[in-house]
Amino acid sequence: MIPRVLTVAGSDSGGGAGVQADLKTMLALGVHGMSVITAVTAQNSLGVQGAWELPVEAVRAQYRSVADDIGVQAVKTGMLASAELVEAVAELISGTDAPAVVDPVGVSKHGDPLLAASALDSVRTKLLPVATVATPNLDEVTQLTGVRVESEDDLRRAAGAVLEYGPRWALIKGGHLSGDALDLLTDGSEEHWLRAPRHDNRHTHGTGCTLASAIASGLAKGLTVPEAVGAAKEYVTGAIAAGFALGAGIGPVDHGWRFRSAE
Ligand SMILES: Nc1ncnc2c1ncn2[C@@H]1O[C@H](COP(=O)(O)OP(=O)(O)O)[C@@H](O)[C@H]1O
Ligand SMILES: Cc1ncc(COP(=O)(O)O)c(N)n1
Repeated sequence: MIPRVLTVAGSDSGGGAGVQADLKTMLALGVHGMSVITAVTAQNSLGVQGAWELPVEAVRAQYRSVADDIGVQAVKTGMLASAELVEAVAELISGTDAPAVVDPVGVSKHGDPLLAASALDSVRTKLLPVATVATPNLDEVTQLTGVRVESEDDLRRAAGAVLEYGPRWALIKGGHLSGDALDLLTDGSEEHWLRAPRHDNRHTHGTGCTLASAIASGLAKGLTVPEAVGAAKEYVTGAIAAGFALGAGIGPVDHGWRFRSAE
């Protein structure tokens, strides 16, 4: 049976990030994508113009509908908006055996908040402990742990600080540093450095969502965490290289780059 992957995230009306990026990634990687929507954003290439959370009850009901009938081989979480939603989602994840990729989304590429400041503590103490892989970017790492990352050595310190909250693996994304796009994956004993050439392309809307969904897709197919992260890094790097202009601001990565290169 086709592997089934569930994203628990916010909707991006512009189609480049959030649930829309997740489902496109899942299609491109050959798994069946499903969604639990936590919030709806009015969003485009220029920023986030509005955001509305769903009631916790609606989030729980979507999750139960999918888990009880269709079944889930891996979960990915993205925008969770509030402490209440973070805690509800952490509880749902702790009740499943499926691996969970937690992207602790804090702000959009334009700096618009996607998580209330009052929810940070719930992310640290409730959500990170149930994660198989946590994938913070550099701003999220600083917000969650206080560690500032300016060099490759700092990536190791940041990963150690994230692991203290209990995820099995930490993937610290160095995408916002200069030089190569270097990420560090570690479980505290193994270290895997993932290096890709930096593409000088401003159309990077959706990179983090795409990477986390690609990891979840790999895990659902039965890959190990290092294998899934390696394959996901290759997919997101190609998607960034092919990112394209849409609207007047930051365009999306190209989730369909592999289909297009095969045309
Ligand atoms: N310009 C770029 N060229 C190549 N890879 C990049 C670039 N920007 C980010 N990445 C990679 O994209 C992935 C997502 O990272 P990042 O953009 O930091 O996440 P987020 O969207 O959460 O801020 C990481 O693997 C990172 O190294
Ligand atoms: C609904 C939603 N979720 C997440 C992001 C983060 O996007 P990115 O992947 O570019 O960090 C976003 N802009 N909107």
